[in-house]
Amino acid sequence: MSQTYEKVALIGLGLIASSMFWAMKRGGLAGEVRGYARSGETRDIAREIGLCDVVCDSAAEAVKDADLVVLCVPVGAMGAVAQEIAPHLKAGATVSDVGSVKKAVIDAVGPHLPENVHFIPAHPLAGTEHSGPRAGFAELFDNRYTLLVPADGTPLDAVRTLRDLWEGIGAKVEEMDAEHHDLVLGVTSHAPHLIAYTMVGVADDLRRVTDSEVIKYSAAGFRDFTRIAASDPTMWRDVFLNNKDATLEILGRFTEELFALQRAIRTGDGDMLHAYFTRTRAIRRGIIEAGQDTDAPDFGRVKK
Ligand SMILES: NC(=O)c1ccc[n+]([C@@H]2O[C@H](COP(=O)([O-])OP(=O)(O)OC[C@H]3O[C@@H](n4cnc5c(N)ncnc54)[C@H](O)[C@@H]3O)[C@@H](O)[C@H]2O)c1
Ligand SMILES: O=C(O)C(=O)C[C@]1(C(=O)O)C=C[C@@H](O)C=C1
Repeated sequence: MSQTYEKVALIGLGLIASSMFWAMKRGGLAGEVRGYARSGETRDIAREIGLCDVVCDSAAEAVKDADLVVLCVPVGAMGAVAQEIAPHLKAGATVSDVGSVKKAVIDAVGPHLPENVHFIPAHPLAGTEHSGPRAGFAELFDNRYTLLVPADGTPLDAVRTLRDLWEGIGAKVEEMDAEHHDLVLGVTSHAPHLIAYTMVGVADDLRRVTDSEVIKYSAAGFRDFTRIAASDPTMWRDVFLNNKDATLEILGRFTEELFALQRAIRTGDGDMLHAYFTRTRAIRRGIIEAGQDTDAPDFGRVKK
């Protein structure tokens, strides 16, 4: 692997930025990485654990001279951060982001950026329920997809270099348009998170009735829900507020299916339940056969 950018700036030093930093260092992919976080406490932790070559006290200082700037803040903060850094960007730089939603981020960030930079949105499909500067680890993106969402007319060499960086970080890279991205991720990530939040909320509501047994005897299925439901509330609030159309569409369909299953249980329609579960089992088996099972070991571990 070789260096892709001379100078990189990471804005927002949480799980994703810190994982990118450790992975860039592992692969020797960037000359110097500067980081900026809004809170002084996060910057102090970053300095303490050696997260970034230079930790800056302003976003302007971090991005000036950077060949690549990556916005690693919650989706709802992207526009304001773009506005803040815009006057300080180097001509010819690439600006990217790692937000879980793409269309709203493009609409929020794009208008602030000068014409002499290239904006190439991105989304690594990897994460954990942990957040903050200590949560990252170099292996997070290994063998996971990162989706790039370049606008028509973005210079191919700028897209190529960003693709090289993500491949060097360990990811498999594909391109997708923003609307399609938001629908696909609505199904595979956003709605499942909402369902997990709901299920854990329901269990919590029942806590008094079940005398905390849901926690004591939590079986694997419920434990997976609690892991997902422990994810960062700010991040997920922003995801739902910024991917409204797709998530509402999917939740509408989900509710219809749920009602159908509810009815089958009530009326004792075992054939319907069996047929349904046979279909869903085949989907899981298809994922495994395609080598896309994403159960990676140690994803929940916290660094240091
Ligand atoms: N966690 C995941 O599983 C995951 C996966 C892929 C993409 N993402 C996306 O990556 C982005 C970052 O997520 P994360 O998990 O690293 O979050 P995180 O909470 O670990 O880190 C976010 C960082 O941004 C900082 N921040 C918040 N508002 C800011 C602002 N206005 N200016 C500067 N810094 C600010 C926070 O202090 C924090 O350090 C989000 O947009 C999220 O949607 C997350
Ligand atoms: O593994 C997890 O903890 C995640 O939820 C990661 C996950 C996902 O849904 O797969 C969450 C949000 C992202 O934007 C990308 C990845």
